[in-house]
Amino acid sequence: MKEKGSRPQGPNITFVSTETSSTIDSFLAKFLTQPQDREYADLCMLPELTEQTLLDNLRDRFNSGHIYTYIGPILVAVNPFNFFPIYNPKYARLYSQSRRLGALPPHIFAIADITYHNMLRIKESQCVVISGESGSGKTESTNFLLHHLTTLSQKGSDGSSVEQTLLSAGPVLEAFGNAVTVQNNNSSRFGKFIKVNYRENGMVSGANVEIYLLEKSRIISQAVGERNYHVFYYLLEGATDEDRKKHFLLQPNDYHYLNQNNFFSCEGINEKYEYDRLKHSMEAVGFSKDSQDKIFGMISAVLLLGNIEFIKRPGYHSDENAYIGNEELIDVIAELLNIKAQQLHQALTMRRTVLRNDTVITRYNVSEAVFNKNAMSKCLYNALFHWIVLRMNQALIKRDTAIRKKGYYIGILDIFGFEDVGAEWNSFEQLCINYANEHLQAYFNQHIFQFEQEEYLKENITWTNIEYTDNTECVHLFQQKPYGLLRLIDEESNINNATDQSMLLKLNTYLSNNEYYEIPHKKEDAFIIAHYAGKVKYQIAGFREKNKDLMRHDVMMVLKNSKSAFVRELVGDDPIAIYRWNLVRNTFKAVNAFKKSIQSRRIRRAESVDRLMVPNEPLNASHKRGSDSHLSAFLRGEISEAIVPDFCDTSVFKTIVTRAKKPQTKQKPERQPTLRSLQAVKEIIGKKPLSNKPSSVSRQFEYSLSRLMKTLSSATPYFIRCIKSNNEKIPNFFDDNIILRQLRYTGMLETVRIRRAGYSVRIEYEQFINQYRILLPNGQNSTRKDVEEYISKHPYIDANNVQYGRTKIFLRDAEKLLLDDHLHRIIMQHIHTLQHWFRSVLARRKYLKLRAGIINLQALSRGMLVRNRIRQRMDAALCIQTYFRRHIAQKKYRLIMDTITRIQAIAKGRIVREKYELLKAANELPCFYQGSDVQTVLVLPSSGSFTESEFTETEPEDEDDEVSDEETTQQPIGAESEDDEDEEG
Ligand SMILES: Nc1ncnc2c1ncn2[C@@H]1O[C@H](COP(=O)(O)OP(=O)(O)OP(=O)(O)O)[C@@H](O)[C@H]1O
Repeated sequence: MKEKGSRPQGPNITFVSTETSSTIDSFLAKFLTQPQDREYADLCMLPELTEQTLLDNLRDRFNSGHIYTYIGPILVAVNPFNFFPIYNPKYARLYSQSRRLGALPPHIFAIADITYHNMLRIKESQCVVISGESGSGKTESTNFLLHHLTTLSQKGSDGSSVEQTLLSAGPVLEAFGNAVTVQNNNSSRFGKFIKVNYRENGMVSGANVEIYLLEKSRIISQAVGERNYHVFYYLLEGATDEDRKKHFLLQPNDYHYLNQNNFFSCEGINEKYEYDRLKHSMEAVGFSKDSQDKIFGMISAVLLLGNIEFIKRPGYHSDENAYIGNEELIDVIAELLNIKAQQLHQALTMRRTVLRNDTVITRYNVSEAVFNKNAMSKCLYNALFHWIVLRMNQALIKRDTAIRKKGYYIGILDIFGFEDVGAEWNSFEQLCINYANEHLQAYFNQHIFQFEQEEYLKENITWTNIEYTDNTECVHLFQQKPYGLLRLIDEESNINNATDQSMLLKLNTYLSNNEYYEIPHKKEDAFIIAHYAGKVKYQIAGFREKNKDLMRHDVMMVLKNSKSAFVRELVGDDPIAIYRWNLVRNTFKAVNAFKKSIQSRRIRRAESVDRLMVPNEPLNASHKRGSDSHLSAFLRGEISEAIVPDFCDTSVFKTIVTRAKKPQTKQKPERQPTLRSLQAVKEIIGKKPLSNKPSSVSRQFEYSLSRLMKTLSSATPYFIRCIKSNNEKIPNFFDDNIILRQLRYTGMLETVRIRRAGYSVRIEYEQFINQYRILLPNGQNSTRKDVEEYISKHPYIDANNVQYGRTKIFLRDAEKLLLDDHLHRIIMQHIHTLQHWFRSVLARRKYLKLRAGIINLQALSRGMLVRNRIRQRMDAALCIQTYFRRHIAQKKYRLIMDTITRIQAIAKGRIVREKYELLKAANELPCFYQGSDVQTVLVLPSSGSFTESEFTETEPEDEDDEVSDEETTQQPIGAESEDDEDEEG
């Protein structure tokens, strides 16, 4: 059995242990290799179709762990009461990659996939109708669908807040609207339709949840073996000491509403864990800590209301007067609800009746007081639940949904299963639940049988009719006018002095001739309806009150006077009324402001004229009455039609005026945005519009059901039929009788028969040509004849499985698969060709780029090499030039030096000789010179004489000049130093 505390969390789950992961892998391997020749995955493939073969096939599959089976596009889910590891991300990935139903073994993810991709492909809204009896697995299926749908739309992103909010909304709804029942430990006691809105690109754009008929009687009493709503137990077990004090909490067995069966804890439910989970989910959905406190305070107040005891005390007129036995509770409840204790006390014990101008106050007797108290508890809890859903919808609605941008939705309907809780116990709630199921069965029949067979007839198709149990007459029994079951119940509920017995009498009178209505043989206050799922006996007791479902006016007024805005909001006027009232008030303000501005302009003009005239009456007499006079006149109901703008519907004004006169309808301006968004929420979820008469439960229910049916009929439907494997919730136990009963009343055999015999695929010729134009020889220009010719010549299509109607071609699934396969192959070929071409273009582009790059590189490197070589040569040339120039310079230098030396020698010789001659002449020669010849001392040049040119410096030639310039700039450092050395040398 499922452990509540360890419930799998859909695709986000991660498996850590290797042992677990190997179990998953081996399960996956087994799952993917299901036998083809037995345990048929699609019941339409059964070689022999009987009730027994159907059952055997389901049993064989169930025993192999395959809980899902197809009947064409319908999914049959047999609840195993044991979670198989088939919902982990591996499966989610696997199914999200497969686009065709039937390509992989049956699975709920495949339904999510097909709806999602169909929506995107054919651009139509889709809906999934999940049906089955209580405990058959509808809620779990809804959760799996939602998880997979959010996974699909989150692909490539980390998920929008709407998706997260939507997933968190589930635990909140379950805590407040689910309870332990005999059939199911987590039974939804309300119906819900979840609409996930998508943009055209497949991203979630918003969502909304519509709820149907919360079972209110459960709040005050439960059948044996059943509990009250989960939230009571979660709160009492999970609250901290501080919270306990704040909300005046007791133990579960201290509350009358919880202790009637002494059933407080249920195996597999960990209340503390669930309380924490609930708080987290509430936070994720947008309930602040403060809001949560208010909600839990209200829960405590409801529980304490149940503990109020009434005692009989003799009174003046009768001895049945009710007094409160434990008055201290009144103070506590009053504190929790922020109301005056005395007023609450009076409202619970006294009835105030207004007779003409007199108000008569009488005391209730004990049973009346108890009834009144219980009605208050039920209404408070119901209002709280609706308020929570409304707030959740506010969080789920995105701006673009509110302004209705183009997009589609996938709706999931999880409505309470057919119920028969026993001939003694079936009451008004069961009647409503079973009526809803009748409607759904009729919807299923319509889509699977009626529309199908009607179409064959219309299209002139050869067809033998298949019989099925048509329940439309039973639906008519409920809703026909003027004497349908619901009308009669409503009529009798509105008659003041009517009773349940008079209601039964009326029903018997008007309906006894109807074949679906029966009067019990034994005389008792009950009636029998022959539903599609079997006959159900309903006890009439309590029908009137349950249908009227009214909190007494006195109690309502006390709550409306609460100092807490939250309590006032719960029981207060319809937000739409408040919104309308504000709208009208603003319109009047605008009109009057406009008038005022016109008048003030007139005054200004008049004033300018008045400068010349004497006024004979006070100018502002009429003007002074201004905006307020019109508004207050309107509030008194004396509004003049002349000032009402054309676009206002005056018929609703009366209601609004009445409401405006009530003290609590005064709205603060800052509440406008909330009200506006509430209005948007209400518009989207489609609550019944305001009317003067208080609407009965059956009326509201009928209205929301017909709205639901309208929504469903505007979308492409998919069906999930949930089957309960046994009544005792035993894991993996296939109870033949229980399953056979469900197969019978849901018309499963007929469903398989029609799916097998019928042509599940029907396509208009034009659409066929458009869709398969690639296969047809004449392509888009093909005619019906071309289509017929193509089909008849197709090597694999069996002509017996195809029929040509007036406007459509009818095919069996297999033929459609063949065509699709063929189409797929051809498209794939084209895709491959395109891919080849594209890849070659890409490769060539890459090659050309690479080539250009290489050429560039080559050019660069070649250039570099050449430049290097030139640079080397230049260097070498320079070197040679340098050496050469040095050589020349050296040569020149040496010549000059030699010449200078010689000149110096000559000059020195001459000087010496002159000196000698002089000395000689003066006879002052030193003795060693005397007698010697000076000529022998002097060394003379070989020629013995110098030419003049040898004494003048030769001018350097131009060429030598240039070289010497270059030398200074280009000569290598070594060469310079050599020169220097030479010079030095
Ligand atoms: N696919 C599943 N695999 C394993 N167990 C399942 C599955 N579906 C349902 N169950 C088990 O069956 C129980 C009842 O399922 P669920 O609450 O979805 O029934 P339901 O049809 O919604 O009943 P109700 O109409 O009373 O709300 C679950 O608590 C769970 O233990």
